Amino acid sequence: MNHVPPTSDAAAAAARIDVVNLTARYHGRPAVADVDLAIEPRQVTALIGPSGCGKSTLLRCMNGLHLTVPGASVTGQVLLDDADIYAKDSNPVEIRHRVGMVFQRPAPFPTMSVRDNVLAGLQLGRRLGRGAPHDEIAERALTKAGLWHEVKDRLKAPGASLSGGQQQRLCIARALAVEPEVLLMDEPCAHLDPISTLTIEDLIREIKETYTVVIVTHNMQQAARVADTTAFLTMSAVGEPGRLVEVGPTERIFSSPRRQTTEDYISGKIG
Ligand SMILES: Nc1ncnc2c1ncn2[C@@H]1O[C@H](COP(=O)(O)OP(=O)(O)OP(=O)(O)O)[C@@H](O)[C@H]1O
Repeated sequence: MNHVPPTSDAAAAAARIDVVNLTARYHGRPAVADVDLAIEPRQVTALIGPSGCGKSTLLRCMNGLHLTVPGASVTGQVLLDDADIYAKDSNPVEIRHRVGMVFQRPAPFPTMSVRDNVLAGLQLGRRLGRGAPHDEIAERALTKAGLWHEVKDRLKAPGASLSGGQQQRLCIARALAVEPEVLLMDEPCAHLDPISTLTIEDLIREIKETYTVVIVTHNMQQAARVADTTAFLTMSAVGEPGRLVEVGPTERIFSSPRRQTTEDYISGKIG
């Protein structure tokens, strides 16, 4: 068991997300439509479905990142603990602090040190005052990401000197250093070897004790291993928007799906 330094006073509680009648578009064309989905706190929710059904778009809608894409728009609501992140008075920077994100390709700043990579999100958000306990914050985030013991003697080494799996855990540490309430993960193991993948999956199971986690994955075994709840999306034809077909406890979705399209997808007949 890792020694986790005590959390700071600012440590946040896991939040819930309610996606309500959400349609996300690129240049007016819906990529994912009419989605209603409840994301429960301290659970892992997996988004699965064939390529192009809008999983990543839906994920990016959950912290407003979708609107940073040129030509993108959204209708409907994403309620973060009951407050709509798309309301006029909502603060996008604050939302992205509360709802962090980890991407497919581990992307630490290559020449920046391991330690400074962890602190980068805080520095960008100007949340790190001069008096802040930088080393303690870095240690706490690296410990939560299961990386502290591997890097504690290499904190000044460049981020690029770590292995791919370590770099992805460094990115998770960077996301956790901001003390988010929700962590969105877009195929976080897509470019990792099987051992690094299992390490990240162990980590996901640990962090869900504190955070709300949403993961996009193409790997159904991975969804079955880590997710409490699984949501299946698909589109009726290429070019049509993705829609939510079925959501439920992961075991039920995989053992007795209620919709034929879900069964066809998980049995490999489509997708
Ligand atoms: N930046 C963009 N500009 C225009 N269209 C986009 C953009 N990103 C995604 N799309 C379109 O939106 C639809 C959904 O894409 P998205 O990447 O969300 O699907 P996905 O299910 O995550 O796919 P994959 O599993 O292949 O990653 C697709 O038709 C895609 O072409």
